[in-house]
Amino acid sequence: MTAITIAGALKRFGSGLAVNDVSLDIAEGEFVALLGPSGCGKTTLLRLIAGFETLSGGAIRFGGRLVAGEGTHVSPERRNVAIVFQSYALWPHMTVAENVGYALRVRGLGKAERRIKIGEALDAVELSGFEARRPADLSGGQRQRVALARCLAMDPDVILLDEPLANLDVHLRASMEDTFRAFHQRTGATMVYVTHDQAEAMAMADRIAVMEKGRILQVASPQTLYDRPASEGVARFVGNGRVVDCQVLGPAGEGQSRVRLFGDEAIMRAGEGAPLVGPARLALKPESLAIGETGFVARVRKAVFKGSHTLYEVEPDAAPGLLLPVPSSERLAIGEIVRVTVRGGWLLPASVVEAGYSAAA
Ligand SMILES: Nc1ncnc2c1ncn2[C@@H]1O[C@H](COP(=O)(O)OP(=O)(O)OP(=O)(O)O)[C@@H](O)[C@H]1O
Repeated sequence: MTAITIAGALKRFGSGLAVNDVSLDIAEGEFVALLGPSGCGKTTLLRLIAGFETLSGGAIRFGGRLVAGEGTHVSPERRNVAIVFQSYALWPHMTVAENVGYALRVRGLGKAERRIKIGEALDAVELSGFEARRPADLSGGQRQRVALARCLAMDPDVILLDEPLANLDVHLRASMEDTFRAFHQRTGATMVYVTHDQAEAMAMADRIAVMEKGRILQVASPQTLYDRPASEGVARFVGNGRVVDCQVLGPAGEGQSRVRLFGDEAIMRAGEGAPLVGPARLALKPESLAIGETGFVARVRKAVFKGSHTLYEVEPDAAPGLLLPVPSSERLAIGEIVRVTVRGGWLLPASVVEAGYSAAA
């Protein structure tokens, strides 16, 4: 277990910057997810932490020990990191026990000691009794759990996971999320988890670093990212959010403002730095909107049945062309005129537009 400190990390490929001035402090035993769209630089950042790539600038420390930057590059084998890939990378000709114990054998551990460590690791991922099976006789989820056990058996300081659930179906993903959470609680390992799936990141991570174009936009707990995004990019990326124009009319008590939105007035949550009066940007989640008796006037343009509810897209009369998602259990017709109540919209800070933002939760 070790803390990881990334200070001003840069990675250049030719003329492009895959990682652009990233600073991130990961505490000992913390589970941090790197979340962002394809090509935002999350895998490159993970590879820099592992030591598979060399830094073009900045520094990376493991618990105060410099491992990269300032003329130093400690090789991956000497960083004591374990990596779990989406492709499992198990040896097909070896049994589960041999796969888990392979690195221990290479390290020179005796048979008895190996057996104990293999047993403990398989127990941690609930695969006791599977020692003699071969990878071909396991499901995708079980194979991924063998890969986890293999990295656990090595007693790594840091566990890096690169989209480990990408190859699994939806049901397996959910149960593997439980496995990862339990694994983290049990081992207390420092874990860095790369994903483009926000539900996955939300379900597991202590904190999420949202990345875009090589930069970190915001680092915060899942709850904070969802409820109080620091920028438009995060507000849009997390939780199917929309960002719209509004007018702030004035304060309405602690942390709240009265706002004019689509010709109607409503109370919104306002964070530090949100405009106290005048034009502002408002972040809305589908859950912030409801069909009601009061609110702005809109027309139903689209309906998608979701089982427990229908997700409608409505077009405010005051903002032609804009479509907003509104969940409702009512049956509404396309073209119907409705009123939409807004609850819990979030006024974005005025100073932070898309410049990139980094802060602890
Ligand atoms: N070895 C390389 N040589 C040149 N360019 C690279 C290399 N590796 C990554 N890049 C570029 O760096 C940028 C970031 O890539 P990276 O793989 O880190 O993104 P990502 O967020 O992990 O995306 P994905 O989810 O698709 O894997 C991309 O523009 C990519 O094309």
